[in-house]
Amino acid sequence: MERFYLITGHVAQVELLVPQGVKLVQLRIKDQPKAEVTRQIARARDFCAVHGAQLVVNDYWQVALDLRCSFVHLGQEDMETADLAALRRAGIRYGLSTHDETELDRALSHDPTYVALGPVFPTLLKKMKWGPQGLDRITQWKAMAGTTPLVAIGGMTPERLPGVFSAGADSVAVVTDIRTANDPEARTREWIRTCAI
Ligand SMILES: Cc1ncc(COP(=O)(O)OP(=O)(O)O)c(N)n1
Ligand SMILES: Cc1ncsc1CCOP(=O)(O)O
Ligand SMILES: [Mg+2]
Repeated sequence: MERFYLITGHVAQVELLVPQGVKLVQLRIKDQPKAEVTRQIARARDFCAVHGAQLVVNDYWQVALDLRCSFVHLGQEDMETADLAALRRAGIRYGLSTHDETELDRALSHDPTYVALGPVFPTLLKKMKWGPQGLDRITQWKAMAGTTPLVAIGGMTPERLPGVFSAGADSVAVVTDIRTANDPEARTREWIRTCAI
């Protein structure tokens, strides 16, 4: 699995950052009307196809189905309503969020393309009911996930990558560190360089 997993909140960021060399990018749109969500996902799908990047659609699994996208990310609440069988029939891969052992067992029972563990470090992105999980938890998750790739998320920075990969993560997902960087393009290149080590 790609070691660098970029998460952006708008298709304009996909268009800015994918050309820096990003191969795995999630479009995580919140609080927008359905028509705008659909427009952005369609544009990101086409842009990623041209640039050889894998688009992951967050939350909007039905839109992903309708627009023939190939990968979605679902949280535990999203899984309540998502039709995983329909996604599988359509050949759409899915990654699933996990925060505790019960969620991990549940996620693995759906044979996901990856499981994500977070927040590993404190995150500023959103209020969460789970505190920081820490690096040992990555090692524990890796052992329990078996051959299913593990994505670590939450408070990630380039400086933290060596420890996170050493602990057992296959991939690291990031939102805030790149979104708030003075120069998001340069920061993205730094992430790509560091993930390659
Ligand atoms: C790679 C990755 N991991 C976790 C999440 C979080 O998903 P979810 O719990 O559904 O929360 P929202 O992102 O929808 O607020 C993710 N999006 N991507
Ligand atoms: C959505 C989400 N799920 C677990 S941690 C997290 C936020 C991660 O983002 P950031 O890189 O901004 O801390
Ligand atoms: Mg979600």
